[in-house]
Amino acid sequence: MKILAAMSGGVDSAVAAARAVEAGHEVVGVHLALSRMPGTLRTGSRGCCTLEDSMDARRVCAQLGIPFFVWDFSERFKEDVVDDFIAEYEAGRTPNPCMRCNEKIKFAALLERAVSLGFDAVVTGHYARVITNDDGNRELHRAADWAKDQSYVLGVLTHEQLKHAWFPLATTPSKAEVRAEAERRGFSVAKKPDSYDICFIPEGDTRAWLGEHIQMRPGMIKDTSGNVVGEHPGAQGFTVGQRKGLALGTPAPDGKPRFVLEIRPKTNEVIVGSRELLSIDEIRGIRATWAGIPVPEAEHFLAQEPKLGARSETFDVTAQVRAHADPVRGTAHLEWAEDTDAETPGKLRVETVVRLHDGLFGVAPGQTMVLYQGTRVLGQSTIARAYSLAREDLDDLRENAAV
Ligand SMILES: Nc1ncnc2c1ncn2[C@@H]1O[C@H](COP(=O)(O)OP(=O)(O)OP(=O)(O)O)[C@@H](O)[C@H]1O
Repeated sequence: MKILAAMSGGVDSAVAAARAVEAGHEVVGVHLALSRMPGTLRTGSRGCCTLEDSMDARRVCAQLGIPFFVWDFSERFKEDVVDDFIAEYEAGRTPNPCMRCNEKIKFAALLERAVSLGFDAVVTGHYARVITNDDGNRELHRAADWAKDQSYVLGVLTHEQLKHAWFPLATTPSKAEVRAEAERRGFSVAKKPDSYDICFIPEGDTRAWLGEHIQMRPGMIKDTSGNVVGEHPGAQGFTVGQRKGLALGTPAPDGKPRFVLEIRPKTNEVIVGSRELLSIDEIRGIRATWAGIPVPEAEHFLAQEPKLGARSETFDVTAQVRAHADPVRGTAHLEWAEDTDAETPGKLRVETVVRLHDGLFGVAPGQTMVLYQGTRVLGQSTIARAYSLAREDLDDLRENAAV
């Protein structure tokens, strides 16, 4: 096969590319230049956008004896990942830029170009398994090493994309083995540290970075009864569930610590309350994508005419709401609901509704909910709302808090 190896300059993609070469494929290495200012990013450190990374990738390809190219995707990365990240925070949500990058850059822009150039598959150093089931369909599964498993950030991949994705590290028992293999192969990147969470944020200080990119305005911090309990330098710098950095002068009347419950960009307010008020047991996701063939319950439902309130049969899932969060068990269904983001009233959208068996704390709108059955990824959706059915009056309290 003709394989394009996506080379970050890190140890994982180096070993993944080496395995593709060893398996006898015709491999070409490509490093994506994602930053418009590569020289300014984490020099001497580790991201996926530095000049140093591109040099490391080049060296590995030279050692493997394969061609190497740098493709400049910085414009698309800025538009599809960085600008979206800023817009989501501006709207008071908490996005996952790595998923967005997988969706728009690595398995869209890169994959499309690779396929149009005649490549059969793109190889990356992600830890996740793609298997072909008995019906000949592709399925995405968790990696053998659950500690390194990256199936969550790949939850955005569609069946078509999975047909062209190859993750050679899928079955490697541990990252330590990958490093040992890199050492044996003589790769200079064998001991290179793992990448940071968000490659375009130097030093990893998201709040400071947002402060430079969003016009922050000071505003009020309120409790759920609408009382002003403090001031903030800009609502968009906060995340639901956050406790640190609130700088509330006086303690709460009940003496309990207060957490961010909600961010209201329109009124520039941050609503705070006790930890119990962060507990949720139902999540509604929008803009779902399905990794492969969806469950029969979803497939049957999606084939029917849209009707407000119509629901699919339920199906058992485990839901994961953050890259490093534990998956939690629940029951899911799809539902036609009013699209509250639409400009024209009455527009409908499909929502993925998950009722959790044990509940969760501090789930923010904008986060991605990936649904699994066992080790298999079913698909993902963006969290629009997360709430407690057992505490239905909370929404009313929050509404009143703005008055
Ligand atoms: N700038 C880039 N150019 C090409 N491919 C990339 C780039 N950044 C990431 N990738 C691909 O996506 C995979 C996962 O990226 P991630 O940022 O999660 O790095 P990682 O798990 O630390 O892997 P690595 O050790 O290869 O950097 C990489 O293994 C690589 O195949």
